[in-house]
Amino acid sequence: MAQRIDVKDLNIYYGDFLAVQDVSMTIDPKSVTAFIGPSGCGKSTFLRTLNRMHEVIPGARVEGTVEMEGVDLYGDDIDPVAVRRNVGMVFQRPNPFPTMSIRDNVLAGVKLNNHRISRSDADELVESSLRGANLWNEVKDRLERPGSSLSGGQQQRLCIARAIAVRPQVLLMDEPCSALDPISTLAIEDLIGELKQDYTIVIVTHNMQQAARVSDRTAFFNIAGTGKPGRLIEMNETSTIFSTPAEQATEDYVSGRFG
Ligand SMILES: Nc1ncnc2c1ncn2[C@@H]1O[C@H](COP(=O)(O)OP(=O)(O)OP(=O)(O)O)[C@@H](O)[C@H]1O
Repeated sequence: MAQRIDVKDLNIYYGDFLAVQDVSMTIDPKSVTAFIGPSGCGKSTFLRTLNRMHEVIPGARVEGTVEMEGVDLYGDDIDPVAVRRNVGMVFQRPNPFPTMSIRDNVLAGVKLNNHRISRSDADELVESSLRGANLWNEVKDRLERPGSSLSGGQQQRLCIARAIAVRPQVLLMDEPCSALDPISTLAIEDLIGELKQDYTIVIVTHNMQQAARVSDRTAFFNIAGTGKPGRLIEMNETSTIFSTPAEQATEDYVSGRFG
């Protein structure tokens, strides 16, 4: 199910503003890739180009290519909605539909895609998605309760269940633990470790320990100053980035000497 992503010479704009310049990288299938770097260097912006969410902002556009298994996501004949189905996203703040039941939250993406499914298929999908998100045991007896009845960490796992219910190939996570307590954070980190057996996962995190714990490869982005574009400084095995990075700026950032 997982897919390899090849980004080539990507420039990312908001109107005339070049927010991220000249990124090329390869993201391996069935692995976890972490994006780290100081605020404003374009991690989230770059992440959103991987499922064409960037362009929903008026004036936002890209130059260059993002290939998934060799197919350019920005090709003329590519439907952005299909791309977003294939490349799921989990956001910083858990955002289940609050009044919708837990069950319907899991099925929300599937229903949005106009897939008609039988009651028994839906039951199976709800169970497998909630199991996949390590939430089933906690909610199996209250599937009709609203999404808002869950704790923050449970809500985030519900959002992950909703994302995987549409059977994407890639999961993008934009600081998925930043609104969670340490125990819920560990639960999500464990889950990420399990999900990578099936999915290609890309995670933006401000938490260096988290990047070190969950990712196989790490990409460090940096920015030369306000108004300047963010750039990819280096990308390598996570252990290398945290022990013997090639660039001084990376060393300064990961050792906390930044700025
Ligand atoms: N909707 C937008 N319109 C215009 N500029 C934007 C928009 N979103 C982000 N930017 C700009 O793009 C640049 C990169 O922002 P982005 O949020 O991607 O950085 P980031 O590395 O994810 O930051 P943080 O770690 O603080 O979340 C910044 O200069 C930001 O001000």
